[in-house]
Amino acid sequence: MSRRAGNATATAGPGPQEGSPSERLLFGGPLLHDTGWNKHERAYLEMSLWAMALSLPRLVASTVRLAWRADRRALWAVGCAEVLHGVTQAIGLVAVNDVLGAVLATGPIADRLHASVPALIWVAVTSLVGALAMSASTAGTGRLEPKVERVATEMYLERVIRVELEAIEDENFHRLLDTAQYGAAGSRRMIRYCTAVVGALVSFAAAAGVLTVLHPVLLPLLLLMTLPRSWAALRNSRTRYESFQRWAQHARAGRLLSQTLIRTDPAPEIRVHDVGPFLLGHFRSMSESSEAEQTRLARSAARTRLIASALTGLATLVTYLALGGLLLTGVMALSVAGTAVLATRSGAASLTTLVLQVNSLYEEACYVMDLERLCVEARKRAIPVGGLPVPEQPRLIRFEDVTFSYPGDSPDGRPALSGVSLDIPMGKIVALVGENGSGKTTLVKLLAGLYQPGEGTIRWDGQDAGTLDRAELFSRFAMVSQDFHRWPLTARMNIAIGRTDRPLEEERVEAAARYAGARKVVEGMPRGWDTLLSRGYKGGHQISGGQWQKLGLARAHYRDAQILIVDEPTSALDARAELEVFEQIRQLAQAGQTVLLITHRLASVRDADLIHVLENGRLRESGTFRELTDNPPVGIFRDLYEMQRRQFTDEQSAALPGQRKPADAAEKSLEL
Ligand SMILES: Nc1ncnc2c1ncn2[C@@H]1O[C@H](COP(=O)(O)OP(=O)(O)OP(=O)(O)O)[C@@H](O)[C@H]1O
Repeated sequence: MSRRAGNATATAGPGPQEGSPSERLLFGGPLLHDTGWNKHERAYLEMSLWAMALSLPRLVASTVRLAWRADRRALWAVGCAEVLHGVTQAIGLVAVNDVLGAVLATGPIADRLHASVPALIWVAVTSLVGALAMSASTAGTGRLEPKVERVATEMYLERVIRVELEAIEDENFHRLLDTAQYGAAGSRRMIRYCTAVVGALVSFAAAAGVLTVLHPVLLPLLLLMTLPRSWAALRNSRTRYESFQRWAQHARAGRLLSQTLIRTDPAPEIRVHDVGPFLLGHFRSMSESSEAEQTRLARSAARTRLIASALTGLATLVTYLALGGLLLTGVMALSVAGTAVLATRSGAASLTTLVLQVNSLYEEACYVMDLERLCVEARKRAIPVGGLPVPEQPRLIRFEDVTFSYPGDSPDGRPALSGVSLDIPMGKIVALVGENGSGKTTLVKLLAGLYQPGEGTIRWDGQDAGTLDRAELFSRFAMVSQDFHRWPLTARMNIAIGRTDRPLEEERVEAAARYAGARKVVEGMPRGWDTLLSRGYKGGHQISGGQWQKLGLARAHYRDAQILIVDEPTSALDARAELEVFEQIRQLAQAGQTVLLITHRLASVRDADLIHVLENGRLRESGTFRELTDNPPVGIFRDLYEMQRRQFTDEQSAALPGQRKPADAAEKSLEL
């Protein structure tokens, strides 16, 4: 199959189970979700109408609680206004009945009109009060809705930031995150629907009360009229929600493609490699798959509505025939029949509104359920709060037979770390070296408490790290990882974000920048410290990878933590900057700071107090630079080091006659 964009849409797609060609080519398989996030989700979709009706009050109650938290005054205002509106409708109907009674009575027309005036005044007053109540409700709802959405969004984000890293990386949890984010907007809309439901309920109760008084048979007939529409609306919303669940990841992948095309960081590659038309073609192809699903939903909804309309017509006919029968048999007077027609029309209208609103409420409730489910799941997977205090000035961190596997299957079935036992003495430079994928980053993530060992123990002065207060543990670390975050914020914040639990201190920001050699970088920016480091925003500025790395180092320094983890700190730095960084690391250690250094430049670990060498997730060698290179004479470290050294000396000997030998700086770097 050609992989050009043009063919992305032309290829006839197989069924959704196999995934479209775009899904298979770009994402390795179908993105449609079949089995449900867990059994609860499935159970919810398979709920009977009755069970669903029973669950609705609980969901409404949770939204009302949210509204109460968001703005209780607005909630009161909306509730009272809706009830008042319903009451005015009921009184209005009774007043209309009186007007008809007076007008259709016997006697001169002037007298009859005169007799109807008080009731007419009631009709006018109730209409006016009803209109005022409606506008008060609209104003209150408008105030309440955004606040409810904000409270729900905060609830969502609060839970998310407290879960274990492992949960964030888990595909199933991520899918729940995807769908639950609609719960906040769902809560907002639920407020509107709740309000409408209260209004429709009171209006319906008014009409139903009047109808029951006029004749008891009219009420069941009214209910019969609205039954088909309720069924149709409910069926359609369930189908829509089920489809939403199935297509959530597909939709995210489609958004990913379109977003990639407008982001600044991939923009150069998209242009030079001409990836744009390719991605656009697959975006179109993925969109066409979801459009086909939308068409299927629309067809199914149209069919259901058609059946419902036919049944409603039939029920309406039965109702009016019954009314005619009552009139013909003299059971009901003409004036009463007039009111009955009005009450039936008004009752049917409010019942239809009620059903539609309850249905919309149900649909939104499904999304709010996702949010609730996320909260439950996030609570289960939250980082534990509390624990034993971390030793104030620990002397030794020890890994005892630590094994760790990432969730899911690893391709070769081996853990990322197996049976690792090693020491990290405090106040020293400890280097972790090893080939790509040997487990160095995993080890420091375990050390920092981001993951928990599957087997074995990490001990701080003998104390099991699993029992220690995690928040306190995190506070002991500063980290410059390979993929440290480039915050799309100002230069100042990019450093100060290293320590947000204290007020920002300009002098410390300056000092951290000086330390990491980032002062010159900032001076060269158009607005200095206030320069926004994100292209695409007003005044946004772009800096180079090495300049970012200096800011990252400054951030870690600003954090001022007991243990500094530097994972490939100099990969993007020039030779001079690299030398400076290693010199600073050395100074830090002299000042008593613990530095955990991960690097592939083996000459740079010459000064480390202890070097641990990892291979395939196992600890293979430990010792000082001298011990590892001299004794034993053959080892992994020595081999790797020799390989790098040879490469360097080969480069030297390859220099052209008369040309200077490679930069002094590079030589020094090797000597470090
Ligand atoms: N988040 C993750 N989820 C699943 N597997 C992972 C994850 N991170 C790393 N791995 C796997 O764990 C193993 C060790 O990875 P790790 O990143 O610790 O190696 P490393 O020594 O730091 O490598 P490098 O020198 O390339 O940075 C690798 O096989 C990798 O594929």
